[in-house]
Amino acid sequence: MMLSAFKNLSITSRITTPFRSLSTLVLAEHEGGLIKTSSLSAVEAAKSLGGGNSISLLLAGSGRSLKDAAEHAASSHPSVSQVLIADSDKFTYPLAEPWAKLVHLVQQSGGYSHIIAASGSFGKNILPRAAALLDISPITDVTKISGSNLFIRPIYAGNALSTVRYMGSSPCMLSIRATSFPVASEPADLKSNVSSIDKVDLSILDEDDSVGKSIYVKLSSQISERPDLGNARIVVTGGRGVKSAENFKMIDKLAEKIGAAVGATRAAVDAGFVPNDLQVGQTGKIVAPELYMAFGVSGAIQHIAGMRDSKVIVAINKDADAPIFQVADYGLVGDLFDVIPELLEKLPEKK
Ligand SMILES: Cc1cc2nc3c(=O)[nH]c(=O)nc-3n(C[C@H](O)[C@H](O)[C@H](O)COP(=O)(O)OP(=O)(O)OC[C@H]3O[C@@H](n4cnc5c(N)ncnc54)[C@H](O)[C@@H]3O)c2cc1C
Repeated sequence: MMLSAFKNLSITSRITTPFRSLSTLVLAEHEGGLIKTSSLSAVEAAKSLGGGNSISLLLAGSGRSLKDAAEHAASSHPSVSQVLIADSDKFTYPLAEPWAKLVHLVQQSGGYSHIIAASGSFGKNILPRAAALLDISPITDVTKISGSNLFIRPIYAGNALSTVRYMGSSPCMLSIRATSFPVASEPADLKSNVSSIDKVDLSILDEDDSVGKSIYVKLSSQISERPDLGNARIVVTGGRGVKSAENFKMIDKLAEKIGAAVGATRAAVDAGFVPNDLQVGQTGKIVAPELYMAFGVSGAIQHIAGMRDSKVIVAINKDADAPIFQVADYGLVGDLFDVIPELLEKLPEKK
């Protein structure tokens, strides 16, 4: 769809009722002109709120990447009925202040019953501020949706699950764990028609001087050809037992060989073996790959909280009593400095 086909729509005039039965606004993150998989997981979550849910994706940004992302969004998932775009220099970077005002503006005019974002740094940054503006209390880290106001979320670092019934006023705002709402297959292939792309009328925001009190400084990210840690099918994690940044190269090599993403414990990050964007756990990334391999990881609850939903967990630790073995499907009591070289030698080269 060409951008010229976008309708310049004033949302305020489009919707008169403050609340529709079931309608969801998904806050979507995009990069390089593509909607992130975690935002498509948020659409999956919206879908499970119930039948008849009309799902709108809200994108913000500016320039070519927003246009490309909007086109991608329009055909990204069969359940998306509308793509809303906020095109302004204010949204060149995903800062919480303008985004929260945008969510407030779109909600006021759209009267959505639910607002959903994935529980990554994007959603965690925006939702609390938007919730405060809307005077509601968000429900965070939802892993299961049992009804339009009934949600399951982990508590005590994932050691218990709590069922929460939302009794507050609308909208019901949720952050969801992307790993709990996997995107079925290639959603783009499933969608034959494209959704409408409508522009948000930002004239009110343009007059708002309070937008823009924070400034974007820089993005530091690792450029890597490896799969993204949050979505990888295989994750190879090293803990403090790896002992040094130099030794961590073995973990890198193994990951390279089997096409895996690299993860780390907080102890390994704090010791400076790897950067903190590799941290898995309660205060790091939540992962649920098909295979999770942990080397020299003790299995502290804060670490387990980030990987316990992995389909198959393999642990290698020289301490037979290490708690990681309690969650492992396969455990090997051994020295990682013997096991990894052996694996590197015996595993076939990646095709
Ligand atoms: C509020 C809070 C939040 C936290 N968030 C996180 C989080 O998000 N993620 C996280 O990971 N942690 C988190 N932590 C820290 C967590 O409590 C643990 O300290 C950390 O996970 C331990 O990391 P580790 O397993 O690498 O190190 P250790 O607990 O020191 O374990 C190292 C393991 O390596 C084994 N080992 C040593 N040498 C070898 C060898 N040669 N071969 C094989 N095995 C060997 C040892 O037997 C040991 O079991 C958090 C803590 C707090 C208080």
